[in-house]
This record gives sequence, C-alpha cells and structure tokens, in this order.
Amino acid sequence: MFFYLFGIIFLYLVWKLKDYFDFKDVKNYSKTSTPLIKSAFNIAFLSQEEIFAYLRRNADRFQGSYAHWFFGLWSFEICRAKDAEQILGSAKHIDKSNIYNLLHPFLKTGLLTSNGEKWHTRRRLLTPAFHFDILKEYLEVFREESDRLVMSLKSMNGKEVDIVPIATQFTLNTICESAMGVKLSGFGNDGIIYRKNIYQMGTLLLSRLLRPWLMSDFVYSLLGHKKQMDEVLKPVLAFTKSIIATRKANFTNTTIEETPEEVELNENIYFRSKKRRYAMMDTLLQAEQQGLIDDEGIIEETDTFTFEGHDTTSSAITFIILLLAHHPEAQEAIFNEIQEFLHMKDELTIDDFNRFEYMDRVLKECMRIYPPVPFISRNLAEDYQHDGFVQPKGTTVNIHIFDIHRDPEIFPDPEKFDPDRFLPENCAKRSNFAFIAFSAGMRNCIGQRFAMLELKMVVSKLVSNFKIVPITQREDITFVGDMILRSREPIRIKFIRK
Ligand code: HEM
Repeated sequence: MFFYLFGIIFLYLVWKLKDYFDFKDVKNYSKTSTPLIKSAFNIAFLSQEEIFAYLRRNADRFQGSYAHWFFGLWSFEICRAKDAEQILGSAKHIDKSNIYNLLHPFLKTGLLTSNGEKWHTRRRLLTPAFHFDILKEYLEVFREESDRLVMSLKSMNGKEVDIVPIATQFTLNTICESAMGVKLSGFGNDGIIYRKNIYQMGTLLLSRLLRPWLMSDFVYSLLGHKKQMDEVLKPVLAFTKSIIATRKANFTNTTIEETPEEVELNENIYFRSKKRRYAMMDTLLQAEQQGLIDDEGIIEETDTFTFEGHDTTSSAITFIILLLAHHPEAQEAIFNEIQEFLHMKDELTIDDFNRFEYMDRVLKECMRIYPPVPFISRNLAEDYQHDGFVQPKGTTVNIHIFDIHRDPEIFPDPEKFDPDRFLPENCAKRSNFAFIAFSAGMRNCIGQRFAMLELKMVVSKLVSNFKIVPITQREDITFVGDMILRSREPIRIKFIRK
C-alpha cells in the first residue's frame, strides 16, 4: 500500500510541476506561501484543529491576502474585505471552485454546488420559497420548536449542559419541518444518526482536501477512502429520501382533494395549501408537476437545504449563546427590547422581529466573531489583477470569512464583543464586504432571512426564560477546520430559570 501511495504522489508532483512554472507572476509575489515538499507533507497530515490554526497563522503572517502553493496547486487566499469585494461583488466570478466537487457524492449539483445555467435556473425556482408570506409560516415552526427547547432546558435548570448537540437537534427539527414538512420525532433515531454522520463527513472531506492526490476519484477509490465515505453517506442520503417519499405521498393526496379554485389560490401564494403547513419541498414538487425539475433534482435540493439549513444555524446558535452568556448586559438589553414589542400581546410577530434593532446588532456581532461558515471558495472566471500581480483564470480563490471579520483596521480589537459596530453610522464607514457571514453578491445565502428569523425567535425565547451563564471560557475554545465553524470541545453553559 505504501509503495502505491508513494508512486501516486510522485507522479502527481511531476505532473503538477508544470503549473508551478506556468504561474510565473504569482511566484514572484512577496506574499506567497510555498511550503516545500517536506512541510507540504506536514500540512497534508495536520489534524483538523492544527489546520484551522495554520490558516490563522498565515493570515497573521501576511497581514492580509496571500497566494498559496500546495502540492502543485496554486490558490489565492483572501483575508481582506477589499479583495473579497473584487470577487464576490463581480457577476463573473460566481462559479464554485473544485473544492465543492468533494461534496458531489452528498449534494450532487444542488444550489450550493452547481454552476452556470443550472445554478441560475434553480436559484430562480427556489427564491419564492423564501417569500415574506412563507416566512410567516416558518415563524410558527420556529415558535413551536423554541418553546419545546425552553421546556427541555427548564427540566435541566441550573445544570451544566453542552449546547452543541442541543442546538443541532433544534435546528434539524426546524429545517425538517419547514423544508420538508415532516416532524423529525416520527423518524426514530434517524435524526441522531444523520447528525453524527454529517460530522464524520466533514472530517473525511477535510482529509481529502488536504491530500490533493486524493482528488482523483480513481485514487480515492483505490486507497479505500471512497468505501469509507459511502458508508458514512448511506444513512444520510437514506434519511432525506425517506422524508421526500413521505411528503410526496401527502402532496399528491392533498392536491387531488383541492378544488380547481383552491389549487389556483395555492399556486398564487407559492403553492401553499390551506390544509397543511407549507414546506419548501412543495415548491419543488409543484415544479416537478410542471416538468421544471426531476426526481434527482428534488433529492439534491432537499439534501442541500437540510444540510445548509441546519448545520449553519446550529453553529450560529451555539456561539450566540456563548457570547450572550459572557455578556449579561446584552441579555438584559435584548430582554428590554422584547418587552417593548410584547406590550399588550402574548407573542411576537414577524414585523416585530424585523424591527428588533439591538438584537439584530448582537446577532451580527456574534456571527462576525464566530462566522458559522468560516470560508468559501470560487474559481476565477478570468485573470484577476491583485497588487500588480496576475492571478490567472481558473485559479482557486479561498475567501476566509473568519479572517476578514478580524481585520483590525476595520474592526479594531477584533475579539471584543461590541454590537455597536453594527450601528448604521458605523456600517456606513466600511465596505459592504467587511461583514459577510452570509456571503455577498449573486451567490449569497438564499436562506439568510429564514436564518435571521429563526435565530431571533430562539434567542428571544431563551433570554425571556433564562439567565444564561457561561462555563466554557472563550479563550479555551479550540476550533477545528471544517465546512462549518466547530469547537473541538463541548461548549458548556448553564440555563437558570428566571
Ligand atoms: C446562520 C445561518 C447561515 C449562515 C451563516 C449561512 C451562510 C451561507 C454562506 C456563507 C453561503 C455561501 C456559500 C458559498 O459561497 O459557498 C450560503 C449559501 C447558501 N445557503 Fe446559507 N447560511 C445560513 C443559513 C441557511 C439556511 C437556513 C438555508 C436554507 C434554509 C441556507 C441555504 C443556503 C443555500 C442553498 C446556499 C447556496 C446559495 C447559492 O449558491 O445560490 N443557508 N450560506
């Protein structure tokens, strides 16, 4: 096996050496990190936490964006807002880089991973699923699930809890109900296995990404990694498939029962049925009836929404709670803001949530410090000039949201929690690309408003019912390199009933 591996790596390096000489311009660029063979091997076998730290060290060393040469692959690593603006603000560089191909066995080419015409068509098709009227329906799901979360935390009053699995279960419940219209409780242990295997997949993906010789499907399979990945993915893919089947059966039954007038009415409000709550998947099922998408398409989008819609929000909730726990003054200010809006009524409306200015600033500041998606990646559609050097067409550009959010020139004392950074007058002083937790430009997050509403609902319920007390200290957190921001250790919190 070792002999095989050595041979493959050697052939790969000889083949890639040509690229090194092709990229003459970048090679002379002073901010270039070119780990030589020995250190490149060290990087390839770094642990998840070491790779996260390595990237932060590089951002620090170059005090901004830099070029990176790693096993024959050139990439441009963006750590500053002005460079991110050049890429994300352009209508040209909208294609995802090859890194996303690693997600194909899981998400195929759904909205997150597709490019070109397919992406345009799907984005148009799915945008109505986030219409204001529909968000109102999701709000009810968020309310029910947040109430359930509060009940469960009350039963653990004052005890130390690890918030990570609690947040993940909450967000998986909400996405299953709002995206797929089914309650997770009806699927036994499937949700738990799904969550566990998504974590394992992240680890396997990173190890493939760090070892470029594994990019070839042939080599990946030859060395036995594909089998391992297939085993991890099997229950994940089966989980969404079974949910789609359940919803599909209901969808067909419901449409048969409706009168032509009802069908017309439902179509006008994005296929919402009066008989049951709308789910994002209904948009896809309706599109299927119109011949705009096939079975495969429904599966890839459902997998995409289930994954993107729960793991990101779970990371966001985890770190929002941690920061609130460390800032009782912010908990109190949010509570006071809620009281102003609750005046004379029991529950908050979608308009109230949209008017919460202070809470909005707190959530953004939390996602600035702890962006749930720490990096994204693009493929340059044409040559790109940077600092007098040309990054050639086809180069992978990695945009490190984590480092962009820590640029001390834009966010002085970046680790300090200061929601006032998001006061309108302060936002006006900086680039629109300085805070990009939801990315920006044409390929920004389609679920941004959905996510903000979910976060505001759960935060308002938690702050109204509990005093949130920290156990984990911020400086004790070790982050791991993954698609989503995760801590190696549990994040421990106490919820004390008010
Ligand atoms: C706090 C929560 C969230 C954060 C921080 C977040 C962040 C992001 C980011 C940074 C991207 C760009 C990805 C890239 O360029 O590779 C993205 C794209 C996307 N997000 Fe989110 N997201 C969140 C919640 C959601 C939710 C709740 C959904 C679905 C219900 C969702 C669905 C998507 C999809 C489908 C894309 C791909 C959009 C496209 O390429 O057209 N996200 N998100």
